[in-house]
Amino acid sequence: MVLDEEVRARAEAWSNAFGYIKSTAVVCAVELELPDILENHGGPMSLSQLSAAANCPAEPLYRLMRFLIFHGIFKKAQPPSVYYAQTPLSRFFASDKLGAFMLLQSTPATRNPTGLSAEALRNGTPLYLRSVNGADPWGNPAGFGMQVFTDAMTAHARDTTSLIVRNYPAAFEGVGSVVDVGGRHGMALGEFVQAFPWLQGISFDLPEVVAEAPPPRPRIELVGGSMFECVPKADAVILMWILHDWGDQDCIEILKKCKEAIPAGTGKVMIVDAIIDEDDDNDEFTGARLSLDMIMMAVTTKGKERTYKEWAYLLKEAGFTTFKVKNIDTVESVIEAFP
Ligand SMILES: C[S@@+](CC[C@H](N)C(=O)[O-])C[C@H]1O[C@@H](n2cnc3c(N)ncnc32)[C@H](O)[C@@H]1O
Ligand SMILES: O=c1cc(-c2ccc(O)cc2)oc2c(O)c(O)ccc12
Repeated sequence: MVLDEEVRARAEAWSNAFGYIKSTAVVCAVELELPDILENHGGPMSLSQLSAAANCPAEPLYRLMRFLIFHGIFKKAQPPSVYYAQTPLSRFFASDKLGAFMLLQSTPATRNPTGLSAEALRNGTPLYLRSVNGADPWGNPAGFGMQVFTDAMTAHARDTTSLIVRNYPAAFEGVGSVVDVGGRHGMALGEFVQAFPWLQGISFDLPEVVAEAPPPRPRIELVGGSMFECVPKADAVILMWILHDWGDQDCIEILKKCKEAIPAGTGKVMIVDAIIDEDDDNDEFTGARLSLDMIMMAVTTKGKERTYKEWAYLLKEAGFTTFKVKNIDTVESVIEAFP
């Protein structure tokens, strides 16, 4: 190994050893609500202003911000005096964006999963939380409250639906009714019915999840049940971040139930999930998709992110004749499957 290469490799090794610190520090900033505070202030803030607003002493806050500025999360507004400002990146960590999803990543159940360990890789592992207390992880998560999971999924749904509305509105042309399977408290549908005023929606989720939901927005009905038994009928079915939680046989069962719910000639199933292409270095989201695959390995029994070929296999086995893919400039794509 030449010297330069060795220096680079040593620096990279240290970065890997400390890799978790960066996301831990971002979580700390989210918990202190720094992105929200700066956003609501409407401009750069001094250390003492930020310290007062976040109810955090200036000295540790200064060190945290120094670290986060180094990593491009926040920026200094007027160097060399200490004024802090948002960046496009820190805006994504506000509570109405991906901040809540960041908090889910910091829970011990997500951070310290039994599924991503040497023992689990050698021997297989049951779904993490089932192995902990027999609970259903999505309806009754252990180790963190249901609200943390719901908030994280709401943050995710808000971000992804806004991209579908912006980048693929044609998906809803000619669609009068839609059922969002695993729609949790109806956040995604809320955004869709607002964007497409002709749309009626059913948000369908486990009964215990629906029971906790606040009253739905107009033109949305919340229905409890299981997608393995029967899916409410509609012109189109949405499956957003559902199939990656499950193994192939379960996915085929779910897809068959969704196919039964739509009209044979005109209906469609819209899958909003990642498509893995590990050789595509030009796609900014390849790393995030592969990280999501690690999370699926960690917290589910057989869930995984899938390649195009793997999606094609599932859809064929479930009886769909054709499908098409739309890139929406995020981790997931929209895969539309037709009976
Ligand atoms: C990862 S979350 C996805 C939530 C939302 N679609 C999103 O994209 O943010 C998976 C959802 O599937 C729901 N779910 C799990 N098993 C289900 C079942 N058998 N029938 C209906 N929904 C189910 C969970 O309660 C949870 O809300
Ligand atoms: O990012 C996640 C995390 C989970 C998760 C974490 C810890 C648990 O004990 C259970 C679940 O689940 C997720 C999930 O089901 C999903 O579809 C996307 C992301 C995550």
